[in-house]
Amino acid sequence: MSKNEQQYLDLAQKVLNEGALKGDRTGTGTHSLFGTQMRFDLQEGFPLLTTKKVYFGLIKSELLWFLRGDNNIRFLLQHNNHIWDEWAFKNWVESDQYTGPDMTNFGHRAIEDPEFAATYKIQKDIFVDKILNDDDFMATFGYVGDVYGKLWRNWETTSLNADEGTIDQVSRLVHDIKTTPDSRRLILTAWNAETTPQAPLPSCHVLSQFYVADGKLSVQLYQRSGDFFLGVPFNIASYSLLLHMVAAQTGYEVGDFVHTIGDAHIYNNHVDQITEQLSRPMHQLPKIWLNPEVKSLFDYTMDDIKILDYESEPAIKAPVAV
Ligand SMILES: Nc1nc(=O)c2c([nH]1)NC[C@@H]1CN(c3ccc(C(=O)N[C@@H](CCC(=O)O)C(=O)O)cc3)CN21
Ligand SMILES: O=c1ccn([C@H]2C[C@H](O)[C@@H](COP(=O)(O)O)O2)c(=O)[nH]1
Repeated sequence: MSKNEQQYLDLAQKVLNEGALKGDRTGTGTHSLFGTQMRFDLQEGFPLLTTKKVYFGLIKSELLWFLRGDNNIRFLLQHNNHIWDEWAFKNWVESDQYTGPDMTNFGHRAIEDPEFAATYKIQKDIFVDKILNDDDFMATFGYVGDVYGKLWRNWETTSLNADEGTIDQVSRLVHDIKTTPDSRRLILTAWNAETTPQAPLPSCHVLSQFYVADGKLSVQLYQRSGDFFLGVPFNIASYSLLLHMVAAQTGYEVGDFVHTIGDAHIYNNHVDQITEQLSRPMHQLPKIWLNPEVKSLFDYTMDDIKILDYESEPAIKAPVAV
């Protein structure tokens, strides 16, 4: 039995039992708890959940996308990763250039109305095709704003570092971990008070802090909002992978991933799915392999990262709240 996975299941049960019934931006409704924490000891195994299948390829390509400093979904689409489509799609259908059928409130309508779902799918496919093949269209509508990748690698500045024009927080972080491992300032922030609130979806994993002790590197994430069934399993695996990669590049063993969530919620239309998940047996956690030949955090490709011995229960489908 995995202590790491048990923490996720216990907290899911607690959100269901004790969570407040709370409305939310998407109009779906949630069970919500405020201020939760899980601690994953990465020496125990890689915390990719086994009580449902979690698609590690999507997690890898999303993290490589962040590390490129990219905030345009074309890279994700090139890797057949569609988890950010809806938020870029909004850029297009809410713009003057969109002349197709009305897409107001497409997230809900696609769940509730099969006829609309078919119309939506056609428009979504057109959108994906144009992002992949039309450079101007991609530059205008493919972005997801001042979030993650952009802020991690290319934080725009006016007065500070005027020569550079941008700040590369990730390179600084790796440098600081190597040169001042005892530092209490090993921070990566993805919230720019000026620009992030205008993004199609303002960053959810807002701030992380790295920490070195006893030859091990740990990280704590503050996530302001956590979709416990769909998003959180991705976030756990993503930060655990980031920690493995940064540890490999700075010469440390991996320690703990501490996951603090502000509003931890289960959407009303995920209750059956998570209840099903809670009834399932666990498998042993998998292991992660990183290509030891890679000499920079920014040089990893999809093939340099592999999950080994991943056995899981089958996937469980659920609609994403837009
Ligand atoms: N409501 C909501 N929840 C999220 O978790 C979330 C957002 N919105 N918006 C931005 C990103 C996108 N993320 C997502 C979006 C979708 C899935 C999802 O549907 N996962 C499915 C597999 C999807 C597939 O195969 O393409 C899963 O079963 O895990 C996961 C994370 C995390 N974020
Ligand atoms: O990495 C992520 C990104 C998003 N989410 C979830 C959390 C919420 O359910 C929505 C965002 O909606 P807000 O109204 O902006 O909080 O997306 C996640 O869990 N993980």
